[in-house]
Amino acid sequence: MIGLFTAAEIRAAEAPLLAALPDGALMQRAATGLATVCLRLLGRAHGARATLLVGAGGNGGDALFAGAHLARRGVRVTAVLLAPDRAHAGGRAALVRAGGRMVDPSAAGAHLNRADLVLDGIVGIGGSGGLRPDAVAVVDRAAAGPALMVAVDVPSGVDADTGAVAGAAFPATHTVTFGAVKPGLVVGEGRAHAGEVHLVGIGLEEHLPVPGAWQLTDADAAGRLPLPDAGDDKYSQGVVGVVAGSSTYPGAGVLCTGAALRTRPGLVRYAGTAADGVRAAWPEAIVTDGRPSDAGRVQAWVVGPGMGTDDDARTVLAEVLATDLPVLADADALTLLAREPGLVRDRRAPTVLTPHDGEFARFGAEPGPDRIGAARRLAADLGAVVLLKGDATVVAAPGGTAFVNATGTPWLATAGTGDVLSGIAGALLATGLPAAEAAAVAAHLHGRAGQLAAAGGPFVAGDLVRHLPATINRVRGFRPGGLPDSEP
Ligand SMILES: NC(=O)C1=CN([C@@H]2O[C@H](COP(=O)(O)OP(=O)(O)OC[C@H]3O[C@@H](n4cnc5c(N)ncnc54)[C@H](O)[C@@H]3O)[C@@H](O)[C@H]2O)[C@@H](O)CC1
Ligand SMILES: Nc1ncnc2c1ncn2[C@@H]1O[C@H](COP(=O)(O)OP(=O)(O)O)[C@@H](O)[C@H]1O
Ligand SMILES: [K+]
Repeated sequence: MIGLFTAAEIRAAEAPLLAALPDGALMQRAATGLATVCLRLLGRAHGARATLLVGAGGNGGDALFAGAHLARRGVRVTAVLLAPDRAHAGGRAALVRAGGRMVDPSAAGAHLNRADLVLDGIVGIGGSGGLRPDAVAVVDRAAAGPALMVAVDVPSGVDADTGAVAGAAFPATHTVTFGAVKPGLVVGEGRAHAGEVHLVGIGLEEHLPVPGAWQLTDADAAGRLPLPDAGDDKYSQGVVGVVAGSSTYPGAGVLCTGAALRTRPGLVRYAGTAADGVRAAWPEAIVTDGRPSDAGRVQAWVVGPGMGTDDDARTVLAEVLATDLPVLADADALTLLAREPGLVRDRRAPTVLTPHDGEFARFGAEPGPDRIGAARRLAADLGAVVLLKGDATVVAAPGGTAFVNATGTPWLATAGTGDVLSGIAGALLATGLPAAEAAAVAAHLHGRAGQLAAAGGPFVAGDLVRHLPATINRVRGFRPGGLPDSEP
């Protein structure tokens, strides 16, 4: 798993190293790694042009020292000093020694128009709030030019802990981050601003605490998927019960049942008023048009997609929640639970709630820009795992542990894909995985299935179900590592 660390955790981990190492050694490690990634991205040194945007703190120091490395390799480097009297003195001297130049923001335009690479060293983990107006003008100019946009540690203007952007932030195509991945690079608005994330080690590893948030890799997901063995029968790795769809909306029942079957094809039982549609689509499922209690024994329930919000739906939901089994509640079940949250709070067995933003807001507050924080608050309030859907889906457990999903594609924004996610997660819950892990692995597989399906062009939710077996195979075979690379 890839740990996600807050700025405070990183600063605390840096402290013993800063005390033990010679002055500036940590910054040299960061700058050397940064320059290495920049050269790789540029693909050449001689003839290339780099413009550094340099702020007042250590982040600008990184950019200046990296710029000196690039200049020594033959890159034409110009630093734009946004706070000329406070820019890192050692970094400025190093850049000048290496043959780089320094200019005022008023002269930045001509350089930014011709740059192959722009390095954002305006502000790092010491930042607060969005870009200041003087920086906005320079960053807009850079973004309008042809350069690769590379953020140093964190795109300036992005909150490293939450991914919130208050105002404007540097739109990076790549972010070279030091010591550990920050949550703000992979969630919320920060995710889109960070582009591809490159992690450069600076020796913090042994000083970092156990993180409160994680990203799963393919290997992590694969390790949590059970393989049937010789001793198994159709019951032994978890039977899923599905209550979804209705006579008016059979599709949700069909998609959810199909996704559960395609994830863990032991046995799926369906109970509900879309029984005819489900039976026709999935002869493998055991189907009743009666109540959940008529369905037979299961190890986990999925309840909610397309089932309606009338009195009958409420009765069925309460019946499922009254069991001592893990329950995943989605869609219409969330609408009902927002009215009666006691139904979840009173449970002892695990519950997973899978809201999109609109469903989340029905519980009392919009998710807002801090999506991990929002999911954690609702999870703690209800005593349930909350999976908050989005381009980076967040899973939070009531105790605070969180996962940020690393897979997916905007092509998933199509009707019915949420029903598929519910089916996948239900199948994983039935295998006995801890609820937060089941939700996180489900989001990972769902996103990978979307990526695989999108390779063939636009797809619909049913295509996602069809891609699940190949997705599971691919996840098992993929090399570990959700992030593209890691510099020594
Ligand atoms: N401590 C260390 O030795 C190391 C620090 N490193 C780098 O140093 C950074 C942290 O350095 P600092 O603590 O000096 O902090 P920063 O360089 O992140 O920012 C601090 C400065 O930026 C100003 N500022 C805050 N918000 C701003 C905004 N929105 N717009 C413009 N200016 C803003 C502050 O007034 C302050 O002067 C890291 O992100 C990393 O890039 C790395 O070199 C690794 C080692
Ligand atoms: N822009 C996006 N990028 C990546 N994934 C997305 C995006 N928009 C939506 N998704 C994913 O698509 C799914 C949509 O689920 P949901 O809103 O419940 O749809 P439905 O109710 O139609 O099934 C979620 O898993 C969500 O994370
Ligand atoms: K930065």
